[in-house]
Amino acid sequence: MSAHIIDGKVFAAKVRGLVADGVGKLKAEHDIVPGLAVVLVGEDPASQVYVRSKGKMTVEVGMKSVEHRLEADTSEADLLAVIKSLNEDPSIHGILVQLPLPKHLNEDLVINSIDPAKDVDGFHISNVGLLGTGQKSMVPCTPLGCLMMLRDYHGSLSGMDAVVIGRSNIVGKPMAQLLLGDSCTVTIAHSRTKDLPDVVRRADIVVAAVGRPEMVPGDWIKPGATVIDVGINRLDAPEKGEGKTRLVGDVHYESAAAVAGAITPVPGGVGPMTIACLLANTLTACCRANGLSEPEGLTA
Ligand SMILES: Nc1nc(=O)c2c([nH]1)NC[C@@H]1CN(c3ccc(C(=O)N[C@@H](CCC(=O)O)C(=O)O)cc3)C=[N+]21
Ligand SMILES: [Mg+2]
Repeated sequence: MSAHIIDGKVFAAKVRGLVADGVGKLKAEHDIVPGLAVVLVGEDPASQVYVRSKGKMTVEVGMKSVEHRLEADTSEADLLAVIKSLNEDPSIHGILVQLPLPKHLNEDLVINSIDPAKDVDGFHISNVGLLGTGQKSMVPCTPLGCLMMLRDYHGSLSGMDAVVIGRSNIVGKPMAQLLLGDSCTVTIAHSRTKDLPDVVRRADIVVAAVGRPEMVPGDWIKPGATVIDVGINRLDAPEKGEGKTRLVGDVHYESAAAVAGAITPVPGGVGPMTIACLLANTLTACCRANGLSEPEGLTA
């Protein structure tokens, strides 16, 4: 193993510290407390754990945290009514509807009912359009976290060849927009891409966001390239004991770390940055809502 390990846990703690400073300043100078509301429909156990840890970190940086837990069979009208009340609540600056939603709910419709100014996930069509045209927007948390780590490690990304594997609206597409915004030459690869190994071998920056455990082996990586592993896949790990699991990324870590210049681990890479960026976006949304200058270093 020769790669520099980009420690997302340490970086995320630093970002949360900056958010806490900004929240402290808002309170001291303007008596404003940013508020984040998380809406969870259904009882997916993984989502519950994740929502709990978000709530804890929200409070730790000094923000107000609100959770709405709705039954799995909640009607679309009832969910839209909850979102409407949060849109109209002046103490709430950020709204996150945990995805995926149960099948009977129209995800696009629900997301697009969030006030775009409070859309801290950056999934509303108006934020997607603003990002795509280089205008000020709310930027999706996972790609924003990846961008922060890349900028921190490289300084300028200008002229670098970046390959994003995965074309989701949540990660792949906004990641590509952000890299383009930082003047990378960007390729978006996906399940139908021809000669994927050769495409990846050209890249100075590889962002893997497909959701397939360890699908990118080290021999696809150009020596010295930077590898950002967005995947969080839970595999059975009987070697750790009955019923135990382990987390792996979309990249085969050991083989990739042997050739990469820098790499993010799983866990402890992109995941913690996603939550830190959610808090950063909530602070940004609160500043914008109050006509105040935005925090530095926490936006794209
Ligand atoms: N509207 C919406 N926005 C989201 O941002 C969103 C969502 N829905 N639905 C679920 C996914 C998942 N997600 C994670 C964020 C952080 C970790 C994280 O911090 N993971 C730790 C490991 C945690 C563990 O041990 O399980 C790590 O990678 O180190 C994981 C998963 C955000 N999501
Ligand atoms: Mg695909």
